[in-house]
Amino acid sequence: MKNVLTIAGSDCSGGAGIQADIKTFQAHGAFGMSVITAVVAENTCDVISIHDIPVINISDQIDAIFLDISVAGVKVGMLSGEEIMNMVAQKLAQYQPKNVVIDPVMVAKGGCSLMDPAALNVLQKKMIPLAFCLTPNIPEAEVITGKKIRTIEDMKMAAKAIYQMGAKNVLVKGGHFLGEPTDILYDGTEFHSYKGKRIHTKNTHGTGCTLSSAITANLANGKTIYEAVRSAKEYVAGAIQNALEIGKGHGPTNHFYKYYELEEKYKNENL
Ligand SMILES: Nc1ncnc2c1ncn2[C@@H]1O[C@H](COP(=O)(O)OP(=O)(O)O)[C@@H](O)[C@H]1O
Ligand SMILES: Cc1ncc(COP(=O)(O)O)c(N)n1
Repeated sequence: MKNVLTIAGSDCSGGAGIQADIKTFQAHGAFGMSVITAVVAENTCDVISIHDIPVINISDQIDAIFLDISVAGVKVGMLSGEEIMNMVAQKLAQYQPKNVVIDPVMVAKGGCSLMDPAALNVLQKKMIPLAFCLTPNIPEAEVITGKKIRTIEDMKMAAKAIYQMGAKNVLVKGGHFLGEPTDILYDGTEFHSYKGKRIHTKNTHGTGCTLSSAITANLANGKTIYEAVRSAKEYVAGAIQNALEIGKGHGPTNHFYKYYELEEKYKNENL
């Protein structure tokens, strides 16, 4: 079993953040660990308040893990400001873990900001170069590149521009477009397109967190980036399909018990 870590915010309502990440790791047969960067009081409708964990404690949490346990993959989610981002970047540069997947979380589904816009420069200069894979959605890719994205061609240009900032692979997610959700991966050489069928539901709280942690677990389990993204996209589609009607707003993705066994079974049936 591989040990995987999420460095992210806590979502008390259980749909996104650390909670979604740990459930996803578990479903992929990985041992999940967490470094909590912020405690977010949120639910399916709204963000009520954000309490940042003191930087020194985040730094201690990271040291506690890396000084003791081998880490096969790291997912990075919500980092609310410049100071936290600088420290996490410095720690990742120090420990150099493999399979760093960064989800540049900026805004919650209800519209509340989860990242101080003043941290954009640190994200671009210090975090992005550490990413084996960066997974922005369309609004995040627009902020990072400073360019509007209206078409698949624009998504490709954004992926290329972010690749040039230093991420080894860039997956621009297409969930925010109308129509079928197509995600575009750029690996520095080629574009790979991952097409999905749109599931018509408002219950999409945690889709980005779930996708990035599934990619991390898949990479840690030895899949290539192409296979990791393909499998993660299928996992998220299933988790949206199974979403529970919890709360009055965007309900949470729902996770699979022992997904790795299900995936193995489907693979064998298709042989
Ligand atoms: N309604 C949907 N039906 C199927 N797949 C979706 C849907 N919404 C999002 N996805 C997929 O979920 C993942 C996360 O998408 P996206 O909504 O773009 O990111 P975020 O959650 O970060 O805003 C992507 O793989 C996207 O294609
Ligand atoms: C603590 C925390 N982290 C991230 C998100 C974004 O979630 P989504 O996956 O829906 O974009 C969130 N709402 N809360």
